[in-house]
Amino acid sequence: MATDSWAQAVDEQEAAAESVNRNLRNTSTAANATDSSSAAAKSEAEGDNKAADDDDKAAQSLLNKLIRNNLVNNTNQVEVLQKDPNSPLYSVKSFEELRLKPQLLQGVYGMGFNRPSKIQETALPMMLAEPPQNLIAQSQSGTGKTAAFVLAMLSHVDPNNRYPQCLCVSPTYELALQTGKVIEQMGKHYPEVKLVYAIRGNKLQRGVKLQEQIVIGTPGTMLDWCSKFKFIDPKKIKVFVLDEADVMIATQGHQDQSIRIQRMLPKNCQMLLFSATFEETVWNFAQRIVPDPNIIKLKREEETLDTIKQYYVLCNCKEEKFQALCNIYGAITIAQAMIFCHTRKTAGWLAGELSREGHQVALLSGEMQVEQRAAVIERFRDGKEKVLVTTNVCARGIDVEQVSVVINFDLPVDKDGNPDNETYLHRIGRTGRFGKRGLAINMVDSKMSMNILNRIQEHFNKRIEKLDTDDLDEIEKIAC
Ligand SMILES: Nc1ncnc2c1ncn2[C@@H]1O[C@H](COP(=O)(O)OP(=O)(O)OP(=O)(O)O)[C@@H](O)[C@H]1O
Repeated sequence: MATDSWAQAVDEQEAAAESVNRNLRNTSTAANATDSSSAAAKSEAEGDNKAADDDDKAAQSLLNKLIRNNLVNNTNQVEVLQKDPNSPLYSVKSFEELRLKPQLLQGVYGMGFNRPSKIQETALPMMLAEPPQNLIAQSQSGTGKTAAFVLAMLSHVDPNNRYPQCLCVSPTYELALQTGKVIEQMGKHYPEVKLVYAIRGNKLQRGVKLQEQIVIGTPGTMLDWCSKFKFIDPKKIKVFVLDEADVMIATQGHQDQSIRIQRMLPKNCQMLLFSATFEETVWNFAQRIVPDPNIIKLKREEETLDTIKQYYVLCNCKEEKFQALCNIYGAITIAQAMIFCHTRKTAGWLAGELSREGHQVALLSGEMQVEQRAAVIERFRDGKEKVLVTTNVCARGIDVEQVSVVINFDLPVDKDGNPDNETYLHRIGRTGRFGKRGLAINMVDSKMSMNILNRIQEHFNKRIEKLDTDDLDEIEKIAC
């Protein structure tokens, strides 16, 4: 089914690859300061003055209450949005009507899902049809793509067969772990189906034949497990999922590995490609490598979510940007925030400054060991730090419900200095997950960055409002 056309398309694409390869892996980030910045904030909080401790607890309790209220409001909002035909969360069907196995229905409801989102409602019947059909699907960030392909994999496996039947490839270690958790939660009432992680550090004994039906991992390890170590018999794979598919096929290293895996799969293996963004050339390439695909594609103006309000702030230098950030923090309650910087140097500097202001800050860097990166995200997810300063390493896929604000301390640009629209969309999509309201604030510090912002506005045909951060009343008004 897929093998030859993929190989041919790869050859044809070589010339175009340069332009497609948009520095999506240019996460040359990192910092040395993670622990020191968290520690500084912590030591302040752990002061020996009991009165201060009590104040902290009171403040924390108030914050928790505010966060809870926000969540309650959000539940109502999701219900409203699921009845609005213009919302990406809209659905006419129930999960029952999607003909899921009872064990999976239990899993879905156990996760607190009441109704499918639009992408789930549309994609699942295509993915579960017989004979299996290929699919290339685009849907906005935070609209439940993961649950959609996880349900497809769990529906397709035969639990009586103790060997891998579904492979799911994610671009990063952290995302593979996150998706694995969704598989575990969704499959909680289907214990016969087992999952294994093909990620760095998970060392298996040579000669082992895997018994787990689903393998989730990163492309390099997955390839090794299929070809070098032969833990997986690729000929028995029924479903091959590429999450963040555009980055998987636009980034040379990932592309090579994904193609080599794909070439080993049987011709009738179902291919499922998902992402929130598909740049035009990548989209064309995807269509050439996936035979007879069903296609779910967004119009450009549908790509941004109305639930994420977008603003920009005018500044002259990084110190002014930092001051604007402090003003924002002084005016509104921010459950958790993610702040994106262009370089790890700026990220390290900013984390230090924020930490000196008393914020609990985590710093995530592309240079850190993957296990360390996953641990930082886990701490942030658990609310141990309220601010995550990072570079593009964290722009995609990471799902942390409490992120109410995303700050682009530096706007995303590609290696030629042009706006990186895809990364912009993924970054701001870290907030406003599944119907939540979110704020995205862009710091503009030069004519050049104003030009970048304008081009981003034009690209998405979406107005980004100006915000005066010296005016506290104005900031308060934009609070979610
Ligand atoms: N039907 C549903 N009802 C309620 N919540 C849902 C539903 N489907 C998914 N969610 C929740 O919505 C959040 C976002 O889902 P998910 O991470 O799958 O989005 P995504 O489309 O893959 O996003 P991204 O493009 O950023 O990777 C998750 O916390 C998930 O648990």
